[in-house]
Amino acid sequence: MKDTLIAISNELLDNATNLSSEQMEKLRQERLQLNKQIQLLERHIRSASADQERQNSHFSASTTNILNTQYETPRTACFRMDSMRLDSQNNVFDLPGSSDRYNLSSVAASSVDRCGFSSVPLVRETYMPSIVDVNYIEGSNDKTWSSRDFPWTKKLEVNNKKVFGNHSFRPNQREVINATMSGYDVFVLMPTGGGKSLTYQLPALICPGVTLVVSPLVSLIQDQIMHLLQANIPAAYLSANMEWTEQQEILRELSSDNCKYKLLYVTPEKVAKSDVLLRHLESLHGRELLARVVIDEAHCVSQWGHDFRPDYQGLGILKQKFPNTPVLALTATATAVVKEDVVQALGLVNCIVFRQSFNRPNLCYSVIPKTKKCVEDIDKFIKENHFDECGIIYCLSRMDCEKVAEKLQEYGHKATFYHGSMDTAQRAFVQKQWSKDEINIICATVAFGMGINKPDVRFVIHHSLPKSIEGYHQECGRAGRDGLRSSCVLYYSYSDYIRVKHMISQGVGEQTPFTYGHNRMNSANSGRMLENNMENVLRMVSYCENEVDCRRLLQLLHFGENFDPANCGKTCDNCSRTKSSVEKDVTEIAKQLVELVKSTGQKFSSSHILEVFRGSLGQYVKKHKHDTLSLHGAGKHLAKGEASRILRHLVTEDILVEDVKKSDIYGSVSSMLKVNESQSNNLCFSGRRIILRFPSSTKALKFGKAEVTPGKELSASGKMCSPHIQTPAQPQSEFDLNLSAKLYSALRMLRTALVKEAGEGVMAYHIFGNATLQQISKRIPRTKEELLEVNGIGKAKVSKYGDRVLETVESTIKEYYKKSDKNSSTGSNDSAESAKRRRESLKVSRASLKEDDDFMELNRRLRTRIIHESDDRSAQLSEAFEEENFSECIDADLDVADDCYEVQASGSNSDLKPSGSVRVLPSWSMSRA
Ligand SMILES: Nc1ncnc2c1ncn2[C@@H]1O[C@H](COP(=O)(O)OP(=O)(O)OP(=O)(O)O)[C@@H](O)[C@H]1O
Repeated sequence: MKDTLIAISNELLDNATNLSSEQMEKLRQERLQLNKQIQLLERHIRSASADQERQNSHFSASTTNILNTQYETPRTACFRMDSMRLDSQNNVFDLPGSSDRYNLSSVAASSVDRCGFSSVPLVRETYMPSIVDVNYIEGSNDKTWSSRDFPWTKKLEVNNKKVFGNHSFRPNQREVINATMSGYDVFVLMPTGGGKSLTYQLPALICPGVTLVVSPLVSLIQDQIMHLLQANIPAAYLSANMEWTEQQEILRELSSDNCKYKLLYVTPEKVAKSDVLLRHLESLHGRELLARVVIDEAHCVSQWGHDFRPDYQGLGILKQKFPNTPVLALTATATAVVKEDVVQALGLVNCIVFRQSFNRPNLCYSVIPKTKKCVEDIDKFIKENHFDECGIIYCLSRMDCEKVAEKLQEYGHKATFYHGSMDTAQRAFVQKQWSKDEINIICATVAFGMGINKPDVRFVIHHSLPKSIEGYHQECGRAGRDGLRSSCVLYYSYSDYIRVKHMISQGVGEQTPFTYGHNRMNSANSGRMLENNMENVLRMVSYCENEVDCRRLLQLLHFGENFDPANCGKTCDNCSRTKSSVEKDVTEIAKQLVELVKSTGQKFSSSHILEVFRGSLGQYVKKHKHDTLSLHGAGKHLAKGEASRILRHLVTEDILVEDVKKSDIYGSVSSMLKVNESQSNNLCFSGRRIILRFPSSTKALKFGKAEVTPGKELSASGKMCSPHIQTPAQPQSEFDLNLSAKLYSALRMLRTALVKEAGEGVMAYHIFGNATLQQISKRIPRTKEELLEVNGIGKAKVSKYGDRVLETVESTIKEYYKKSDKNSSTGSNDSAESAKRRRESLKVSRASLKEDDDFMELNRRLRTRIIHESDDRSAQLSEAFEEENFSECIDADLDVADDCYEVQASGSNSDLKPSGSVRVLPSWSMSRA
C-alpha cells in the first residue's frame, strides 16, 4: 500500500511541471501529511509488536498483568516553554520542576514493595509517538553557555579536576554541561574521543538524584561502569542477562530515599520491554530524583544512520512521560538528516544543538591501491609504523577476517579474527584478549565494536571498501581516542565496490556493533533505503578515487562541515603529494553542469546529473527524457572522476547547493541539487574562473603508490605523519627521552600488575591510559601533589595507586642513574639536572604533542630495531608472542634495547646507532632461538 502511495505521489510531482508554485506547495504539504501518517502507522505497528513481545516475555509475565491503555501525549506536553527554561537558567541547580501531568508516580511509589517491585496490576501505556515540528537552537556560538557565572561553575571545576583528573574542559564540554544543567534538552555532536561522557557524568555527580543513561551495548555500559567505579562514582546497570537477585538489589536501591547511585545505565531494549524499569523511573521522577535522561550513540535512533536500532525509536516515551526532565542526546556521527530524525523521534522540541568539528587532527588518513599482495603490504606497514601496537583491520567478509588474521600470524603478528559467526563466548574471549593487550591486531567485520573504548588503538586499516563515509569515519574514529598520533589506511580496489554493491542489493552483510542482533527493519533492501545505501557506497568510491583533495575535507564535507586543507598539515596522502598535480581551468565544464541542473528542474541528485552529463542511457535517464537534453553526454570526454570532482567543487563553492532533506515520502533522505542563483550568475556572467588541481599523471600516481608503504610515502622519516604541532618550549634531549622511555616501560609493567590485582572486568586503561603514563614518564612527579597535576589522575586514583606509582618512579630513576653513572661520569649529573629542569618546566608548559611524538618515536625505534636486526625475527617473535605476559616481554625488550645503544656513554651520538656488540633480542628470546 505504501509503495503504491509513494508511486502515485511521485508521479504527481514528476508531472506537475505545469502547476503553479502554490499548487506545488499544496501538493507537497499533502504528501508531507501522508508521510507523517505512514510514519505513525509504522511506529504504532512496531510498538504494538513490542507490546506483544513484552507480554510474552518472562520478565513481564512474572510480575504484571498487562492492561493496555493507549494515549497520545498532547502536543502541549511536548513543547516546553522557553521562557520557563530561561528563567531557570540561573536558578535551577537542582532538578528542574517536575509537574508531570502524566506521571503515575503516586501509584508507583506507593505500590513498590520492599523488593522494589509493584504489588498492583501494572498499567503500561502503549507508546504512541507524536510527530512534532523540529526546531533547533544553535548553542555552539552562543556565549551564554561558556559563562563561568553559573551557580554550579565552581563545583564543576573542582570535581572535574579532583574526581576525573581533568585540568580543563575540552571544546564544548563546559557549554553542554551548562545547557543541560539549566534544564534544556541538548543534542551534542562531538567527535569520537571528544569527551562526551564527561558532559553527563559530571552533572550526574553534582546534581541530586539519578541520571538514566541509555547505551546500545552492554559491553560499552560495563566499560563505563568500570571507569566510574575507578573514580569512586557509584553507578549501576540493568540488563536482561543479569541475575534476578542482582536486578532486585539494584531496583531496591533505586526505590530507597537515599539511593546511592548517581548513574543508572540501561539498554534501549530494557526501556522498551521492562515495565518494572519504567515504574521505577516514574517513582524516581515522582520523588524528584530523576536528574537527567542521556541517550548515548543517539544516531541509532535514525533509520537513515548506518546504525539504526529499532528499539531506539521507542525512547521517545521518556520525553513523553517525563517532559520536564532534561534529555541529553549524544553522538559522534550524524548528518543533518540523521540529526533531524533523532531530535524528532526523541521528541526534543526546541533543543539546543552543540556541534563541533568532526576533524580528528591526530588521525592520519591514506588510501592505498589494493593489490594481490595486500596482506603483505599491511604486514610491512604495521612493522614499519606500528610494530607491537594495537590496531583493528576491518574486512568485508567473515572469511576475509580469518584469512587476513592467519596470514598476519604467519608474519609474526599477534593477530586474531572477530566476526558474527562466532558465538558470544568466543567473541567475548577475543575482545578481552585485545582489551588486555594480549593480542594486538583484530581482523574484524563491522560487527566488531565491543572494546572500542580502548584509547590506545594506534591504527585502523580497511582491508576493503567501507559502505559509507559515515561508517568509515566512525570506524577510523576508533583509533587514537587518547589523542595520540594514529593511522587510518584504506586499501581500495574497484572490484571491492562491486562486492559491496552486490551485498547491499542482496541485503546481506554484517551488522554494526550497535545494530548487532537487531533487524534493520525489514525494508533494509527495499526502495529508498537501498538507494540510500547505494548512494553512500558511491560516495565512498568517489572518496577513494580522489587523489587530489584533502581527505579531511572530503570526510568533513559529508557532515556539512567546511575545512581548510591548509590545516591538514600534510597528514593525509593527498595533501602530502601536492607536487604531482596539475591545474586545469574547468570553468566551461562548470557552466555546463550548472546549466544541466537548471534544465532538469533542480530536483535530481548529483549522481543523476553526472549520469546524464556522462551520457548514460539508463532507464531512469530515459524515463525523464534526459537523454534528449542538449547537454546529455557533454562530459563524455572527461577522465573518470573529473566530472564528479568539478560538480563537488561547485557545491563547496556554494554555486550548487546540495538540498538534503527528509523527503516527503515517509521520511526518507533525499538530496536534490539546486542552483544558487547569485553565485551561478557570478560564474556565468561575471567572468569568474574555476581552476582545479588534478593529478598530473593519474597512472603514475595510481601504480606508484602501491610500491611504497604509506609510512614511506608520507614521510621519509618513517613516521606515518606528524600532525600540526607546536615546538616545545624546551627541547627534550635524547638522554631524557631514554629515561622517560624506561619509566614508561616500568609504569606499563606496574599497570599490568595492577590490572591483575583488580580482578575481572578491569582493563589497563580503566586504571591509567597510555597518555597518562606518558605524562608521568615525562613530568616525573615525586609527590602525590605532583601526581595530581597529571592529566587523567584524580583523587581516587592517587589514593588507590599513588604510592605504587611513586615507588616505581623512584626505583626507576635510581636504577637508571646507577647505570648511567657506570657508563658516564658526567652523564648522571647532567641527566639528574635535566630531569629536574624538565619537571620544573613542565609545570609551566604542558607536554606538547611534539614531545609525545618524539617519545613515541623513540619507543617505536627501540621496538622495531628488534625486528630489523634479526634475520630469523619472525620465528623469534612468534615465540615471543607465545609468552603468557606479552606486554611484559616487550617491556623487557626495551630494557635490553636501552643497553644496546651508546648514547649515554659517548654523550655525542644522537643518532642512536647500535653498538658493535649489539644484543637485539632479550635473553629469553635468544635462549629459545
Ligand atoms: N576535559 C578533559 N580533559 C582531559 N581528558 C578528557 C577530558 N574529557 C574527556 N577526557 C578523556 O578523553 C577520553 C575520551 O573521552 P570519552 O570516552 O568521553 O569520549 P567520547 O566522546 O565518549 O568518545 P566515543 O565517541 O568514542 O565514545 C577519555 O579517556 C577521557 O578520560
